Amino acid sequence: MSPVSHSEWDRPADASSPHEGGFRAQIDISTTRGGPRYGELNEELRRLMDLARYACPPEELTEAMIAQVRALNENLAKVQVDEWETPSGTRIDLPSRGNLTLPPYVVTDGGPDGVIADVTFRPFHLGGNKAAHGGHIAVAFDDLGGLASALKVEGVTRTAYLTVGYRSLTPLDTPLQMRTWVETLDGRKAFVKGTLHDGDRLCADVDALFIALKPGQP
Ligand SMILES: CCCCCCCC/C=C\CCCCCCCC(=O)SCCNC(=O)CCNC(=O)[C@H](O)C(C)(C)COP(=O)(O)OP(=O)(O)OC[C@H]1O[C@@H](n2cnc3c(N)ncnc32)[C@H](O)[C@@H]1OP(=O)(O)O
Repeated sequence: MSPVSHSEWDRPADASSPHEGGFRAQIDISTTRGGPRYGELNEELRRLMDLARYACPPEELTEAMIAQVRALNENLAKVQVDEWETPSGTRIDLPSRGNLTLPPYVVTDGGPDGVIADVTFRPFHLGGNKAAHGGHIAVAFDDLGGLASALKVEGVTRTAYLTVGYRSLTPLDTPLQMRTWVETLDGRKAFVKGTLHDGDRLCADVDALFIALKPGQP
């Protein structure tokens, strides 16, 4: 598999790639939006989620922290932009393209033949008994399956269905290997398969259908 060619995706809006409604014929990518420390901000926010998930604060500390988080939120409220302008989801130099809401992954190989990524479910992705929540595993498959289909069809795709098999427990705080690839491409339909491994052990697999969007499709 050849490494992902970023230049193929980095196209501004023009007549053949209109930025209208919810449709983007090409996805704008960036390595600069949000500045050089945006990734560090994301990482601190993930740490906040990790710590908050397992915290049991006394009342006076809860009060102090509400004020602190309110102050943080007020700063974030001052710098709101729309979904097409935010660095989140477009910063290809950062884990999960800078999208804080996704389980952090790093793509190590990707192209029309498929995607390989190291995924780490964080402590805040807890489902129970030290294992990752199944919904978060599905989110990772959705995004990396979406990436594999996008690289195959060279355009935006949308999930039609996604079926996850949970084969064994998925550990937290452990770099895991996720693979996704288009098994069959039939017109606009990209049938995707994928696996999630902890070393040699299969944790989960996926069977999904992604549909390539038509120009102008919302
Ligand atoms: C380091 C790398 C750098 C590279 C940079 C890359 C940039 C990043 C790129 C990428 C990564 C991003 C990744 C994100 C991924 C996340 C994706 C999501 O979560 S999407 C949100 C959830 N999904 C929805 O909300 C869909 C809701 N549903 C719909 O919108 C429609 O139903 C849709 C689009 C799925 C299909 O609708 P229609 O009108 O376009 O098409 P119709 O004609 O209905 O279906 C087309 C064909 O598909 C079949 N089909 C449709 N749905 C099906 C289903 N559920 N099961 C089976 N077949 C289905 C139909 O039977 C038809 O088949 P016949 O052509 O007739 O053979």
